[in-house]
Amino acid sequence: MCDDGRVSETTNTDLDSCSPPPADGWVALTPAGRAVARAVGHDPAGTLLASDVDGTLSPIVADPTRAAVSERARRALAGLDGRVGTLAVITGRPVARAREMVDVDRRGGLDHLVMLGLYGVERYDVGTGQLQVPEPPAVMGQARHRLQEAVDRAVAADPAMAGTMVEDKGSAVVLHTRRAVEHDRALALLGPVARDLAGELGLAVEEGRDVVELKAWQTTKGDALRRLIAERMPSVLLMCGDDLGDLPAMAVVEEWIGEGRPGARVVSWSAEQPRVARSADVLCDGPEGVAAFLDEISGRITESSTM
Ligand SMILES: O=P(O)(O)OC[C@H]1O[C@H](O[C@H]2O[C@H](CO)[C@@H](O)[C@H](O)[C@H]2O)[C@H](O)[C@@H](O)[C@@H]1O
Repeated sequence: MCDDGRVSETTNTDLDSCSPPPADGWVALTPAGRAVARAVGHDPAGTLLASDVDGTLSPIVADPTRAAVSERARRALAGLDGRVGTLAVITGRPVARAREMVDVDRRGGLDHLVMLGLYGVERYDVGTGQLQVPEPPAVMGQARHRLQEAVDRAVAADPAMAGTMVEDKGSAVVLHTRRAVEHDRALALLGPVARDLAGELGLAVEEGRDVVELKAWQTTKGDALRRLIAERMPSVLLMCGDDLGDLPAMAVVEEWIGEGRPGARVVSWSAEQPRVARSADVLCDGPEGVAAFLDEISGRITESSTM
């Protein structure tokens, strides 16, 4: 594991020489990461804990329609619900899909969860049932149609592209290459096509694990997290994530820690995104490791309340 002496207060620049986190576990890499569980224990009501969904609470699978938050991660989230001041998910998924993935409607236990979808464009408060979902702009129909045409053409010309798909999220459309026969080649060929289309139609681009997303709005997870901070005024701040789309929110936490406040960037480790792991205060072994870390936080709250 990383030597404490080799990490700075907020940035672990030497991660490449470190081992991945322990199987199904987690490791604190920075002073901020090492101090955060105790800080939550001291002030659970002042804690804002936000998490991404895909790759962080939900294991990565080839078909995005089949992804779901793991049983263990859901239990760990529920263990924090109503015990930390703010529990939130901030996801690239639309809230309608995130509600299914986290299973908030059929099962109880997440009654205080705030769900920010499409990188903060959509919002659903489980407690109040309040839902904010803006209408997709008309241009998204054109984006979906043009991207699908490009995928169909590529598949017809090259069987190695077969399996590439377009995910329709209303205010965003996504080029998905994970299921392609040769997914790296599919991303290399169709990624630039998707980016050019975004430029032509005035859409924002979000890059991710085997995906290129075209979004109607520029809003990032950093914007979403800043808004939630302004609303809830926390004293302790944690963001869990695994992908490039989580980096703007991680930057908000880095700034927070840089101002001397308690917090942590909790990264769900994946060899697919080493750049994200480099910003970790706490590095977890995928969604199982994140769940283990959330359990640790819960345990600290219990410990503090019985002292
Ligand atoms: O913000 P997130 O909750 O992490 O959502 C980001 C993207 O997640 C989904 O794609 C990712 O998960 C898929 C299912 O495991 C996987 O097949 C894909 O390769 C991953 O990138 C989702 O499909 C995208 O729309 C989201 O943007």
